[in-house]
Amino acid sequence: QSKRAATKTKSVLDPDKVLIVYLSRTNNTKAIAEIIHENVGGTLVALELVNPYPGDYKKIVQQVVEENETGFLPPLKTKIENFDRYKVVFIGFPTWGMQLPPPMKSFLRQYDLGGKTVVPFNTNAGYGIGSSFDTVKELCPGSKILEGFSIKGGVERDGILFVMEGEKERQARDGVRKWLQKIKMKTP
Ligand SMILES: Cc1cc2nc3c(=O)[nH]c(=O)nc-3n(C[C@H](O)[C@H](O)[C@H](O)COP(=O)(O)O)c2cc1C
Repeated sequence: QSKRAATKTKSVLDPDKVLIVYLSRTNNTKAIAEIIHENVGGTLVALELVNPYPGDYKKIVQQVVEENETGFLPPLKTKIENFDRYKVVFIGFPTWGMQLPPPMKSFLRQYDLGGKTVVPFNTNAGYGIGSSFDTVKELCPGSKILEGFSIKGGVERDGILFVMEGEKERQARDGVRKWLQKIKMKTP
């Protein structure tokens, strides 16, 4: 009985080799990152910027449009120690302007993920992942990229910020668990 229970929650991964990096403004992607972390363990890291984005929604939307147009890569305050030791890197981000957010582009440009397994996950306002997962593939040519996970999060435009609580959180927990099993990052 106890052995079965132990197997049930067992990750197939060596937690020392797992990194979970995420970008999150209103904490929805952070909640998914934490659920992944509960399931597979590893090191959980939030991406922080040297120059944080404006709090005002219209201003950040405009800034991201400009950064996407110019290809600007915002410098990261976050530094990841011993990056070489990680074999599996989960990367989480919201959809911004139907694209991969510039800070995650910075991360993928700055760190060499060649030879590693990369696993994307995402929250969005209901319009989906846009081109974000494709951009991850482009920026990680030497990586093995597994099927990603995406779920509807907040709708900041309409004043809906954090939603990962109550029934929604249970749904997310269920969805993440099934996905991790499907991609064989967790035993059934
Ligand atoms: C600058 C900006 C741009 C966004 N663009 C989109 C978009 O193109 N499509 C979409 O579905 N949601 C978009 N959203 C909504 C977020 O993807 C959604 O609220 C997400 O759950 C936020 O994740 P977070 O709580 O981890 O920050 C945008 C939000 C921001 C702040």
